Amino acid sequence: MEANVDVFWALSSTFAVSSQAGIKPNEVIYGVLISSWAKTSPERAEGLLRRMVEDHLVPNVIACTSVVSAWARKGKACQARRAFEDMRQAEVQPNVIAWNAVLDGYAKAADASRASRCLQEMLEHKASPNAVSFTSLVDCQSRQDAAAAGEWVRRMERCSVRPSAVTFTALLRGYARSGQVAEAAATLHRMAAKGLSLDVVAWTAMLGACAERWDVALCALRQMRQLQVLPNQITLQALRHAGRRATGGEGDGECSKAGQSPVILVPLCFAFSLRGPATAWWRREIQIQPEGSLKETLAGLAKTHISVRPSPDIEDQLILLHADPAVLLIPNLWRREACEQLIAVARGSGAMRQSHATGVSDAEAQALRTSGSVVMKPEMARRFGAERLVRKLFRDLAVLGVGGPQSGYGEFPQVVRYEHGQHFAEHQDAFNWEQVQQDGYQRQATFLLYLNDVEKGGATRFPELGIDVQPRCGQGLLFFPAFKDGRQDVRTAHSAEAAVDEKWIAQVWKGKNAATSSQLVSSLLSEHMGAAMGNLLSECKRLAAPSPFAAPSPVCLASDAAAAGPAQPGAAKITLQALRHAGRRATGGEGDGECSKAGQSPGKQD
Ligand SMILES: O=C(O)CCC(=O)C(=O)O
Ligand SMILES: [Fe+2]
Repeated sequence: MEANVDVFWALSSTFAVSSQAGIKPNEVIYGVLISSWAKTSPERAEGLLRRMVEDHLVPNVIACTSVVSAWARKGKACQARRAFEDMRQAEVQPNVIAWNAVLDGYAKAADASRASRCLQEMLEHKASPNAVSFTSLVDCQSRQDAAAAGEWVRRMERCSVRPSAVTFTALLRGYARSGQVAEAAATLHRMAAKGLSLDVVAWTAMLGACAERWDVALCALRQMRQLQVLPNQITLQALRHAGRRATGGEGDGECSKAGQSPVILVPLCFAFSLRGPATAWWRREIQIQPEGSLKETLAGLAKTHISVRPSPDIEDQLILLHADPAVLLIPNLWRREACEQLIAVARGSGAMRQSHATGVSDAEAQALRTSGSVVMKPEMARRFGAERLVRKLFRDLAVLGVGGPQSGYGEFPQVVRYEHGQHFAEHQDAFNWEQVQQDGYQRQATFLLYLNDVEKGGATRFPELGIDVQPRCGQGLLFFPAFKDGRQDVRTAHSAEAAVDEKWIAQVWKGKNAATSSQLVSSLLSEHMGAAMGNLLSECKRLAAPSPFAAPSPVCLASDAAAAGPAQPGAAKITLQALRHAGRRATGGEGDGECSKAGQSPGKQD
């Protein structure tokens, strides 16, 4: 710092002396002096710039931009704009930093309409506005009109500029100012979905939106606690404010008179897991996307796709990214160490191969899906000591209640690695109808577990739904690629965007057909004998029971038809035979060869 000051004074003196002696300073000396003056005095910096032009020297973009920024920093938006126009007149092409400086000037002067126009101009001039440009506009706009700021965030995304946590937090503050709780909650969700960390600043902004909603504030606190985010002074202020409104008091005195001081409630919230009405509010207000609630979505899902009955603990944590079709996010499902272990197993297995893709030739697959994967079949899992981790993946499906509490397991899990540039182009996870008829099997649920944090690239994108999920270590994603009757739900088309940073996922498909049950039996027998026997029995009962659907649709799956009984007795018989067969094995009946045959689902393992 001292050295810089010395250089500055040395240069200033040289400048003064050489000017007096009639020696013209060159561009470099002008450049350094302009940039230095710009830090304290825009007037002097601009004076020097003019003098430079008078000396027939051409200022460069850095010198001009530092003058524009100098005015903007002082909140003198008009002067910044004028300096910017002078720059253009001098035929110096402004770069994005210069544009941002003008925009920042308007933002500092709280002139949202000029700031918006400026960004619009940037777009028109193809000046490539970046995250800084959009964020400073969103920040300024959100102080006056949070809805308009929200629109700019969407526009930002459409321009393929990724909003950062700062952008979203600015928007959150806007919703907080206007008391728009639901919008603030939806913004928090989008942040989580994009893998941005929800820090204390974001949560405090959320709490700021709860001035009229003490109940929601309490639930927010609970979520903070779950995510281990510690409140700070400002968080407590926001809470105190919400609490005062809640108790109808104006000041602290009133509040404590009402005996409900939020300051006391805060530690209480952290001490107890809040349930009851507050949680219900949280679910309604926070776990909700604008289109509908989690409960409604799950009820609808059971009718149209598959029954999903998460355990109460997990249900509290589910984030609904999209209601119809349902896309659910489960933050913090796995601990980092477990994710790292699974990566290490896959990496060390030496069994990673070019990933396959369903329904296309190998050559086509190579273009469609360029990642590498390893399918964790039981023997493979055993060989690499990954049985516990693979069981954990299956258990996640059970905890999430995919297919109902007693529905058994899915296909063999895969661990997938995307190296720089690798992708999985847009595709359906469900099979096309022809194949479903041929195999009698359809995928009903896709469960993805992100095994590492990915900063750049690699998002799971649902173009039809406008959703991008940025991988975060330990986060689960669940969606449902086929309708109950076996048709693909084409709205769930998705892609893995080209990776920039290395990306690792684990993935399990849960499907449905007669043979799936035998596959289920096989995995139960080989790996999960004890606890799984109960599942097996109820699976038998389920298959023997009449179909819950009075009129199966014409494209109904074999297993639905089988379950329907007399219509297709053969299919049901095969399934039950498979179960019986497996049961014999379980009780020490038959040999390995037969059993592993039963374990081969016609469902693909790729
Ligand atoms: O890697 C992803 O984000 C998506 C993977 C996927 O779509 C799949 O494996 O079917
Ligand atoms: Fe997929």
